[in-house]
Amino acid sequence: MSELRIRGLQKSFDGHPVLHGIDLSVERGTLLALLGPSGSGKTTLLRLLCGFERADSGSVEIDGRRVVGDNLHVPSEQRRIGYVPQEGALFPHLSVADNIVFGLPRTQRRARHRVAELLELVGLPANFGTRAPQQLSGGQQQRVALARALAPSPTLVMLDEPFSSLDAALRLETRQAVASALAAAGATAVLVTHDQSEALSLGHEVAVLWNGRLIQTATPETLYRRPVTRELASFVGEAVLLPGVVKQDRVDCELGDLPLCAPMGNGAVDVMVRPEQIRLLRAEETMPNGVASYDAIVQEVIFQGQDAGVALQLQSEALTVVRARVPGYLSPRPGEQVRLAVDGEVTAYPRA
Ligand SMILES: Nc1ncnc2c1ncn2[C@@H]1O[C@H](COP(=O)(O)OP(=O)(O)OP(=O)(O)O)[C@@H](O)[C@H]1O
Repeated sequence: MSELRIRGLQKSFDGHPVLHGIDLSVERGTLLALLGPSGSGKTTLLRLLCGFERADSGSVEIDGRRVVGDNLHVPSEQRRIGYVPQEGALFPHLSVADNIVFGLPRTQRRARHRVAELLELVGLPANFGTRAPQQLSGGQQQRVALARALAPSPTLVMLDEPFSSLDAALRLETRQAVASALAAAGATAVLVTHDQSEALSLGHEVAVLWNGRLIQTATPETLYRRPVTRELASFVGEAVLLPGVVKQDRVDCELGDLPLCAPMGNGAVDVMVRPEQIRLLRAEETMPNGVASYDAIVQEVIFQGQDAGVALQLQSEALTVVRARVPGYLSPRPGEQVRLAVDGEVTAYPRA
């Protein structure tokens, strides 16, 4: 059953449409990542769902109860939504424990065992309850903000770019702690982010907002393998785009005759290959029978430790340059002569 059901949601600011008829359902216990570039309307959608802003038209149901509809705008405090903002926004004059119980009815605020349970859920020691928020790291503060949002057992948890103020190492650790806590609580959650790796790694499903429209809702694997547009392909990862021709479930391009992820009509296309699908072979290596390989010269290598980005010039007539991503320990040197071959299936977009 859907915990969240959005139908035809529209919003304009000063006559300028920001959300164009959003339809979206989130199933119970699912973490949906709402991904989109800056200005695509993510925050506006989140604010409409939380009730901080009024919709122009459309409807929203939370746990089967309509909270937005014709002449209906249920106030935020009656929507049973837990909200985690960008920066924890904990009350500095209250202890961690008092912050966590803040949203509970007065009669339940004394139930300190609930504080210990929630701290454990977000992976923090129970004795943190007596600390002031300033005595915690940014990541720990975000975990407390999640504990506070979960305290009243909300139907839905909304997280608005909750890791954006954290540095890289803390971000990874906090992401995992938050994802585990949400899963352990069985929470239904919407996580707003413009960070594709965050959306792909945390979301059970990812909904992509683009210029105020939801253009794709899919599992992370499907979104990465079969993004619906070329622009989205480049937004959710690196993409190599090459002209090609589709013939019977395969596509012919400068990198060979490749299998398609999904069938499509014959004709001229742009083929999308992910850089990690391009395998490099040293001069002495041979390909298994029947797998085509192509000569190339290494133009540039950007070594990043665990992997490396490699620009390769194909030794074809067009001297096309493609980018591969290889494990760092296999990183070649600029000027090296290599051969390359493509692994796996590819996606293609019809040419207008
Ligand atoms: N209160 C407002 N009044 C006028 N325009 C607004 C208002 N809030 C948002 N907008 C406009 O709506 C569009 C979408 O903004 P929104 O903040 O929802 O995008 P976003 O995807 O969350 O972006 P970011 O990732 O940068 O936060 C932008 O063009 C923004 O300028």
